Order: sequence, then C-alpha cells, then structure tokens
Amino acid sequence: MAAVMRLVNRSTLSSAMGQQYLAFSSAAKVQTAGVRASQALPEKVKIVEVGPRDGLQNEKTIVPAETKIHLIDMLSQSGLTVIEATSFVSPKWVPQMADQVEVMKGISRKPGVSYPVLTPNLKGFQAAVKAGASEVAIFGAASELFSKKNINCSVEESLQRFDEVMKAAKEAGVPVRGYVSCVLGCPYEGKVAPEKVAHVAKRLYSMGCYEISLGDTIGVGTPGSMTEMLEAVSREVPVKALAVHCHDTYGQALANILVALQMGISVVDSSVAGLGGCPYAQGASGNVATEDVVYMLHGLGIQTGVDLSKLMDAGAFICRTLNRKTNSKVAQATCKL
Ligand SMILES: CC(C)(COP(=O)([O-])OP(=O)([O-])OC[C@H]1O[C@@H](n2cnc3c(N)ncnc32)[C@H](O)[C@@H]1OP(=O)([O-])[O-])[C@@H](O)C(=O)NCCC(=O)NCCSC(=O)C[C@@](C)(O)CC(=O)[O-]
Repeated sequence: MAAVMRLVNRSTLSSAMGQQYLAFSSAAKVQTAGVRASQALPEKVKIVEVGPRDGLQNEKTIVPAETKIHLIDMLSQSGLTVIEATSFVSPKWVPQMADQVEVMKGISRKPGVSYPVLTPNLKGFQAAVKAGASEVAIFGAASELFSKKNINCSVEESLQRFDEVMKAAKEAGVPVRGYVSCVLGCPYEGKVAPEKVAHVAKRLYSMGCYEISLGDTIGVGTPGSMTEMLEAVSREVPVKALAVHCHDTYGQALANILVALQMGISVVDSSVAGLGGCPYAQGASGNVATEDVVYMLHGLGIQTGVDLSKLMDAGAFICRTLNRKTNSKVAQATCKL
C-alpha cells in the first residue's frame, strides 16, 4: 500500500510539474526574446519529424501499418509540418519498411504538411511517386564503409545513383532532400574528416537537393566537433540550406543542436519519444526526442508551431503500443509516458 501511495504521489507530483512547465513555457517566450537576439538564434525552427521512418525502421518486431498511420496522423495533428513517413528501400534490407505503400495510402494528409520518404535509387523513387509521395530524400554518407553497409555501394557510386533520382525528380517536379550520414563519426571508420562531409554535402546540394541534413548517425559528436564540421560544410553550402540530425547516444544531441542554431541553422530533425537507431549502425540509439527539442526551443522563445501536449500524446501512444519507455526526458518529467 505504501508503495502504491508512493507511486500515486510521484505521479501527482510529476503531473503538477507538467502543469508548472506549461505555464513556464509561455512566459519564457517574453523573457527569452533578448537572449535569443543576443545569441543570434533563429525566431522560428522547422522540425523534421523522422520518428515514423528513422524511429521505427530498427524495430525488430514488425509494427502494423495501421499503427504507423495512426502515429503519423497524431503527429500531423500536433502542428508538425514535415513528417518523414516511410522509406522505399529493399524489404530484404529493411523489412520494417515493407509496408510503405499501405502507409502512404492510409495517412490522412493534412494541408500544409509534407510527408517525405527515403528513396535510395530510381526504383525507390518511381515506387514512391506511384504511391503518392510528393517529396523524397536521398541518403548518402561521408564514410565509405558506412555507405557500403547501408546502401551497398561506394560514396561515389551512390552519388551517381542519386543523380538519376534527381533527374527524374526534376522532371516530375518533386522536391528532394539530401542526407549525409556519419558526419561526426562512423561505426566502422571512426573519426570522419569535416572536409569529407563538406564534399558530399556540396555534391548533393549542387545536384539540386533543396536541403542537406547532416546526420550524427551514432551520436558521438560534441559541441566542439559539431562546430568544426559545420564551419567546413557552411563554406560549401549556404547555412540556410542545412539541417542537423542528431542521435543522442552520448547525450550530446541538445547541446549540438544549440550550437547549430547559434551558427544560423533553423531546421532540426528529431524523433518522437526519441525512437530509433540505424539498422546499419549497431549500438546507435534513437534520434533526439522531438518533445525535448520543442521544449528547449520554446524555452528559448523560438517558434515551432508544435503543440507540445499533443506531441506528447503521440509519443505516449507509440510507447504504449510498442510497450517501451519513452526516451524523452520531458515526457518522463511530465508523466506523459
Ligand atoms: C539501396 C539498396 C536497395 C541496394 O541494394 P542492392 O542489393 O545493392 O540492390 P540491387 O540494385 O542489386 O537489387 C537487389 C534487389 O533489391 C531490389 N531493390 C533495389 N532497389 C530497391 C528499392 N528501392 N526498393 C525495393 N527493392 C529494391 C531489386 O529489385 C533486387 O530485387 P531481387 O531481384 O533480388 O528480388 C539496399 O541497400 C537498401 O535498400 N538499403 C536500405 C538501407 C536503409 O534503408 N538504411 C536505413 C536508412 S539510412 C539512415 O537511417 C540514416 C539517416 C538517413 O537517418 C541519417 C542518419 O542518421 O545518419
């Protein structure tokens, strides 16, 4: 009984903390305008929610398409404007994404929301367009070995494949985002030189990607290495076209994102409940939790358009369904588990 009471008290306390936080969050907007200006932080940040794809692709048990669809719909109701829905990759390589057509057909598309999908080659691109995708992403790497393990070709070969996708996308009028993986370290090669990242980012940008997302695939970066890498990349690609994609393996993701914001980047990838990991980067944990990113941004007075409470409902839904604990510190603190 005492244990039950302790539990009840803890939960009451936590939800009280949640209420307090909500009040704090709106007050923060006024108080932090000066801080934002003095640190040259952006007024608005676009969040690219990657949970339904990056977050779920590594799940061992196949998640039913209807769960993925429900998650995507809850995320779009939270005010997120970009939700990466699935990937058109080989089902032999990533069985979890084999239901991509069903997912694309099942989601309730909300006006103003974009639902990009990953396409590694022309075959994937054609299938994606047929299934109704209106935006795609190609994904390369700054590390040779990761490229080989992830998409079975060298970095140079991947860029040639992407060129074919770009040509088809231009003809079809489909915008393309480009990813560079392993920008701060590779699970097979270790440290990755910032110049290599800059080279691949520049190639993707030159071939017509409107945005380049820089992936710390295994979450080993620190604000120091992030700064060094972003300095190198921003010499080749305009900062306005850059996004950061931080996994939180070493607990550095929010600090790294803050550094990126201070350097003028205003697009951040994240995953609801911090779901995820890459099937070809063993030991890598999930992306930084969207809830934690939104909490930090709102605390800095930066607009996201996201309703944190609705976002946490989506996180609670997927954690309940997968029977797992959220990785979001904010959801833990406010008991939205
Ligand atoms: C790229 C391939 C396809 C090359 O795989 P491959 O085996 O070299 O391809 P292939 O051209 O030799 O074809 C082999 C078979 O795959 C089929 N195939 C070929 N292409 C497709 C396609 N698009 N969709 C469906 N099937 C396809 C093709 O039809 C053929 O079928 P079969 O004749 O044997 O029956 C494979 O390596 C692959 O699918 N890799 C997927 C890797 C992946 O999804 N990784 C996770 C995403 S990346 C990531 O998470 C990082 C990121 C983006 O989040 C950023 C970060 O954190 O760093």
